[in-house]
Amino acid sequence: MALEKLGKALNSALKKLARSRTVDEATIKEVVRDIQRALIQADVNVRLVLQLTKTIEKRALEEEPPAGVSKKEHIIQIVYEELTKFLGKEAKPLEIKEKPTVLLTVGIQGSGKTTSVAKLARHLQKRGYKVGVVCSDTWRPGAYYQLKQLLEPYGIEVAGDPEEKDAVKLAREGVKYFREKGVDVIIVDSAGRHKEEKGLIEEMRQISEAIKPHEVILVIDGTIGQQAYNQALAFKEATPIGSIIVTKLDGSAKGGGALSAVAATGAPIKFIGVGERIDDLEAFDPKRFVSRLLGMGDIEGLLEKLEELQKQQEFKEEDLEKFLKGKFNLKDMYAQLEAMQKMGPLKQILQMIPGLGYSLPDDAVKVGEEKLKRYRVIMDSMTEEELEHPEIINYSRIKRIARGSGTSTAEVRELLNQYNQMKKMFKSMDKRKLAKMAKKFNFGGFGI
Ligand SMILES: Nc1nc2c(ncn2[C@@H]2O[C@H](COP(=O)(O)OP(=O)(O)OP(=O)(O)O)[C@@H](O)[C@H]2O)c(=O)[nH]1
Repeated sequence: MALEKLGKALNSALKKLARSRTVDEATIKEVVRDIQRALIQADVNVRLVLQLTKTIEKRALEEEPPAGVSKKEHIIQIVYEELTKFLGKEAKPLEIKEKPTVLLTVGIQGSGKTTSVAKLARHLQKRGYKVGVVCSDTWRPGAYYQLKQLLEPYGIEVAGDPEEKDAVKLAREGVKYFREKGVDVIIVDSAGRHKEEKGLIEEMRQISEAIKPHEVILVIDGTIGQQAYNQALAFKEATPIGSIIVTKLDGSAKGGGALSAVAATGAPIKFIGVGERIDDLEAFDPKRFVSRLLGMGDIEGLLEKLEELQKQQEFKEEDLEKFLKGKFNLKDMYAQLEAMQKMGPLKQILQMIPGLGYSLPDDAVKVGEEKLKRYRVIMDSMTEEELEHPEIINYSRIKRIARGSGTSTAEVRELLNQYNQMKKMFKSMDKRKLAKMAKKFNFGGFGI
């Protein structure tokens, strides 16, 4: 999850508030101090932190909670609202209005630009658009091959020529090529390095002139923290930046600084990069982002992800039913693990369920690709009955399965342990919350 450390710190500040017996001025000041500390540790600019927390404190002290809302709930709401405002308030989605819509991506070397172009192409393809990608990076010929490697498995075509030295020509011809092909969106990747900065900006200007993009997208590295402010401003002055993608927010200790700094320039953040895989791009919505960050759950985000999954037919309704009930056999577990692997860690999904927050054990839900392959091999040596009723697998069956699959009894046991752990985890979940969620998905009839 993006900004996990900041999320945990903010979450624990709010938990402290939730646990306190009375809510007086001292309690509010302590919560505000905890929030300040959390934000400053995430490299958020100190001046911005002070402004934000002053507003939170003032509102928490002066405003009366509306009828039916407790003081504590009201303060949590204030924190949520102010943090949302802090990150841009409203989501500003990327709009594809004209066919073709031409997008130009810019950003300095290593920002994650090329990876983000591939992620964006895939994101749009998943939404039904036919996408073409143009590589006009003449400084790093590897960028062309990188894009091809990332996108060809999805049938997304990349235009370019690693031998060509004229970036403007590459961009112009690439766009012309895809226009003639009749794609919906053309994404042009530009160079991230140059002999000197002036040259880079000049090249950007010339490409922009030649292809007249509908939107210029700036890619900024989230690990640079609050320095992102100056970088975003410098680009904004040079080209009409329409939107920003902030990358590498997974695991970055400074991501909060980068996000808030970019938001402070007034340029809309439309996407965030949350991992190295092609699907690790999220449309940025300050409201959803903050509610997840605070561990308040986000049913909308969950719905969206599951919808996507259902579209890909990797997650069928009855699977979800079993998943929510915690009643599933080995085959179901395998399907879940496989699906989760494609859509991102299960933990990330479960975090979106209100009330579950951060309490999930990592290893109960994390399985690598290699391991999944081993599981497949082991399961191929099981009988239908064993797959459907794993509880019948005793020691002699374990020995037979290990022999049949060319694995060890320890590995077979590991698979069974994983299964039991997952089953236990689902069983221990709050059934009321799951039932509520099930209702939202219109699976109300299966009575968890
Ligand atoms: N963890 C993580 N890594 C990312 C993310 N986005 C990009 N990266 C990694 O960052 C590194 C640089 O990304 P590239 O896309 O190659 O960099 P670039 O900005 O295009 O570089 P130039 O083509 O030289 O301009 C790669 O190792 C990517 O895998 C992200 O959201 N999270």
